[in-house]
Amino acid sequence: MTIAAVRTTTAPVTGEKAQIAFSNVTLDLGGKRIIEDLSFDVKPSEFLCVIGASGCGKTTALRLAAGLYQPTSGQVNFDGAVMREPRRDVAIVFQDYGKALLPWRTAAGNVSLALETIGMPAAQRPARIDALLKKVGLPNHAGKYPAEMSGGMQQRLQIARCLAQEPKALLMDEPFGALDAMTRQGLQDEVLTLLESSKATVIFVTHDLEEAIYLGDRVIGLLPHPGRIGIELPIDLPRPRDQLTTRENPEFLRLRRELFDFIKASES
Ligand SMILES: Nc1ncnc2c1ncn2[C@@H]1O[C@H](COP(=O)(O)OP(=O)(O)OP(=O)(O)O)[C@@H](O)[C@H]1O
Repeated sequence: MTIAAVRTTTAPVTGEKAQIAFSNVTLDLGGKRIIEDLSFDVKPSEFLCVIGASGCGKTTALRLAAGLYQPTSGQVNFDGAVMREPRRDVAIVFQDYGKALLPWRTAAGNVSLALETIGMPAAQRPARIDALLKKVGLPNHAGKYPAEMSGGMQQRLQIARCLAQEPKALLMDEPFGALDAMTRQGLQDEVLTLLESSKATVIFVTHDLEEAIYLGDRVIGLLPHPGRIGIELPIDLPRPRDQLTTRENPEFLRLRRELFDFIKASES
């Protein structure tokens, strides 16, 4: 895999049609208001990061985007259609890769499952599985079971399985939260590189402010109780991003300070 991140897509042009649109979304769960009047758009191929203090509703917002929850009022649209249930062209990458993968299937078997789901004929699957495992840096691990793989490898496998669906959108919930710093940075770059060819739209939830700035075209921060937008920052850092030079860029440091102050204020 490459070292520098190769994602050249720039922030979307204002007025471009939204792929994912939250319109005045409110959600009550168990008699409690979790999300209130949440409105935002995500443009095709945009990389939107969502940050916020623990419990502010980031995962819940992602579940709404996935069609796993229905709003109490307002609506979530995908390509102009109301999101009433999960769709095959919207894939979810979870933090808990251990639970997302089938332990009794090999790496190839786990990717195959997604290909079976989209109805790819059996004869075409081996070549596609090889290509996907190669893409995520696991070309020699097709026969391994998840338990035989490191955390970073399992997360790569989960990403390969999601890409097998050829999704229009990837919803990622703290996908690298359980990984060590070096593995995490490597995977950040790999995801940016993969998206360069897949052009999928991304909503990426993270606690890590630097990760959000490094990856995103835009960052939104949620305020808690109930979850609502408190800050929205376009990230105009040049692409391709680079783990050293991007993070040293004065604009990166300014954005980090702004998000840090936001989180601190939202927790007090
Ligand atoms: N099914 C549910 N029923 C009732 N309350 C819920 C339910 N799911 C989530 N909540 C509450 O909604 C709030 C937001 O939860 P959510 O998991 O979306 O936050 P988060 O920002 O992702 O948190 P974290 O950063 O800690 O993962 C929390 O107060 C949580 O307890």
